[in-house]
Amino acid sequence: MAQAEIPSSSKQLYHYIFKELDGIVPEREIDSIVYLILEYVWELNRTDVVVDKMVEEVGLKSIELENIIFALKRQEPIQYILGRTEFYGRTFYVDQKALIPRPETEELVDLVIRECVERSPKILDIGTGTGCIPITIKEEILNAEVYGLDVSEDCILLAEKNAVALQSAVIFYQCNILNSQLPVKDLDIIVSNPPYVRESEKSMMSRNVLDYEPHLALFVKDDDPLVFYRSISKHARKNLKKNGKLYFEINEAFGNEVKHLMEQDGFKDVLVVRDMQRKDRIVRGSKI
Ligand SMILES: C[S@@+](CC[C@H](N)C(=O)[O-])C[C@H]1O[C@@H](n2cnc3c(N)ncnc32)[C@H](O)[C@@H]1O
Repeated sequence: MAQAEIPSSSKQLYHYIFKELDGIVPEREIDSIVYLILEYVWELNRTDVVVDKMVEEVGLKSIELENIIFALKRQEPIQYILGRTEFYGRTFYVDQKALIPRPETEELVDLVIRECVERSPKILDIGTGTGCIPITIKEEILNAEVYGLDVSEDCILLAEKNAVALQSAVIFYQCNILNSQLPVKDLDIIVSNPPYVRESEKSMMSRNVLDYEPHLALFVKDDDPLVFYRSISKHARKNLKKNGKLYFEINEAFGNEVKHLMEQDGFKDVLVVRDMQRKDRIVRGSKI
């Protein structure tokens, strides 16, 4: 990519990058990825492009643009390349040690926020990754006391970095949920998006997920796909207050199984909720 090729009109720059990405990223994502790049490299937004703002010193940033396009060609997710992503209206740091937060998880968080009626609720997120769930809840629910835990030390460091950047007073613990007690008790709400993709589903997944996202965050064994749900449901039964709520994000194939498991563990009003794609995605219930 020769420097002279890069135009300094933002409209032409948009079309230039669009063309470079054609055939590299899925067609429906090109527009949003071009804008993420324009924002990151030249701080240009959609309005700047509409009014065709001129870009100064465009050539100086050409190496940066070249590196981004090169990484996209290797199928690296744009969020890891830029080191950040948006979740529920806030910007979070991301890196390859943690799962990239998904829109389905925004729906999970939104349900927790909408249904929360307690004053000063005490809330724990299990398998926190970037910390996107507890930090968002802390910022959206007045006076909430919020905790997050993860088995991965790298995730805890990243979540703490996000909490500092967003000035959010969430406390994080490193803990293996499958063999430890919960570090906090008497909770009003437990929320979790645990690993839930079966190993056998790998063949249906794209390279940018398989090659770059942490398998620790994604996969469970085919012979025990609900291992995290069983364990977390038991912890929840023990550590939630009466009428406290448990919220799970789930594999769309296991809505009824997770509902049944929670009912057997003594949860009432257990509900399977569909996501915007009309797939079973959330199960929630209250402790009797
Ligand atoms: C699907 S990711 C969810 C990340 C984040 N909460 C989100 O929604 O974007 C699952 C998380 O569970 C963590 N995890 C995996 N095994 C765990 C275990 N045994 N105990 C605690 N956390 C675990 C992973 O490190 C990962 O961050």
